[in-house]
Amino acid sequence: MTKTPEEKRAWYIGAKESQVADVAILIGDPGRIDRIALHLDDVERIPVNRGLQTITGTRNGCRITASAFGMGAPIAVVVMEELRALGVRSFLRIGTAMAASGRSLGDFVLADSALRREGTSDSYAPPGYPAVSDPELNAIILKHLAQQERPYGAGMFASYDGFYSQMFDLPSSRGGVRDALLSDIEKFGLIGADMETSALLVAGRMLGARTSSLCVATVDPITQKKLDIEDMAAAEKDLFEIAIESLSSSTLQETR
Ligand SMILES: O=P(O)(O)O[C@H]1O[C@H](CO)[C@@H](O)[C@H]1O
Ligand SMILES: O=c1cc[nH]c(=O)[nH]1
Repeated sequence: MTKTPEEKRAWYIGAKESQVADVAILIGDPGRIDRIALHLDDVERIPVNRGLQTITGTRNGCRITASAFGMGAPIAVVVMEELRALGVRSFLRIGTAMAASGRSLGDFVLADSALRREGTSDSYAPPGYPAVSDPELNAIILKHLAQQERPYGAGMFASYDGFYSQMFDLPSSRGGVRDALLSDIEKFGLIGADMETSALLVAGRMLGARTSSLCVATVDPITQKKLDIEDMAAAEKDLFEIAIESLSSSTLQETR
């Protein structure tokens, strides 16, 4: 008797092609998966592997996948690669970022581009290759941002590998580790800084997928003041809604 071949599962995220949508939300913190699941209907959960968790649910009949990668560019693009190989065509990273250039804690910051200060994007494209968001995806996100009340801005991000060595000083010693970040903010008018956006924009484009990144401003890079937990919880709910509403847009779903 011949066996029916089993549908292939992605190596690390463990999902099969039939278990993912055309559009995916890429999340850092795995704790956000259970919380975004509350904003979706008919949620299917793929078992957690290496801390990586993927779910697929629906909003108004449109399927949407959400995957958590943890922290940092190398693992973020592993998750993107596997989802892309399973057929995902549009990616939106959502999460938190340092934000400058007139943005306040709790604001939304949308990347239109990003300075490549991480190393992962070098494995996809040479240094002169730009990290830019998909303009059509950003136009959809901007339309939804304009219809809600939270302040927002769009502009250039920068992404760094070293959280404590490049972005966030420990309170005591090691003065000066953030000099490059502070100089980048001043010189290039950065709107946001995180650890993954530039790598995802480059990898996404090289893989033929629409990609963008929308974050909540949670840390002031100059004072290192942080958004408090209650305000973050409210901002996170708004972020989930913008992401889900944007990715269920007919323009993106029509790419099927
Ligand atoms: O809130 P998330 O999406 O995890 O993003 C940010 O938080 C982590 C560091 O604080 C990094 O992953 C950074 O990019
Ligand atoms: O300080 C911060 C806050 C969010 N994301 C980062 O990468 N750094």
